[in-house]
Amino acid sequence: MISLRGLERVYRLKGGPFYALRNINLEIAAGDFVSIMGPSGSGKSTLLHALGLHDSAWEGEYWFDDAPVHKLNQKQRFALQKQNIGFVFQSYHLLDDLTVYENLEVPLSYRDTPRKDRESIVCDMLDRFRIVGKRDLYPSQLSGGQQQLVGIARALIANPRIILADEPTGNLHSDQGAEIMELFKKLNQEDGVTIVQVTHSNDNAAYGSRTVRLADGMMVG
Ligand SMILES: Nc1ncnc2c1ncn2[C@@H]1O[C@H](COP(=O)(O)OP(=O)(O)OP(=O)(O)O)[C@@H](O)[C@H]1O
Repeated sequence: MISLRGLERVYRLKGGPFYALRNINLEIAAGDFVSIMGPSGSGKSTLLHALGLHDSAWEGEYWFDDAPVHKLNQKQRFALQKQNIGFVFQSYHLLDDLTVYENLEVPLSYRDTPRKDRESIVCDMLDRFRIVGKRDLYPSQLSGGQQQLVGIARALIANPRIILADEPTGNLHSDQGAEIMELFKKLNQEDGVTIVQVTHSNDNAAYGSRTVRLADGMMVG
């Protein structure tokens, strides 16, 4: 599904180039559940942002299915992203001036889901995450954990083929966290959704099928 060949992310700093990612060669097959681990500053989030096409300032080759992403323009990359990728990023905030309901509707409008179908899909999701009572509240009226749940619901709502998650259980209580990991496992095993998560937690990594380890921007295992 994804193939990175010699991917590099270089920051040109006064003191010389800094390689946040260096010569990354990574294959992610459809149906994989990959955990990215490594010390702070090793390039995990940088890799996830490159995979998610949030960042395009990398060099090297990135293939998505048969598409050479490295040759696509920004508009084509955005189209690829919205058709395929769901994000659960801690720093990827909910839209503050939209309600929970409206936040969940956004990815459906991106995917051109007919307006008449959206309400039942959003309501199903609210139900599944047990946040029906919060549907008309704004993000600022939710706890951190509840915001995280809405963020995850939003990532899942448009049935992405791949989910990219940065510390997906970071703001959650351990039982809520386990619930989210179980949900990821189910999506992966039953629905074939490909998952790539960044995590510091061995417990979370154990839900995945393999681990990619980074150190100083390089893959070390
Ligand atoms: N705009 C920037 N300019 C210079 N260096 C940067 C910039 N953004 C990130 N970096 C560097 O890239 C490296 C990788 O950062 P990244 O956020 O990917 O690490 P990480 O492994 O996700 O860390 P953490 O576990 O702490 O979140 C870090 O050393 C960071 O300082």
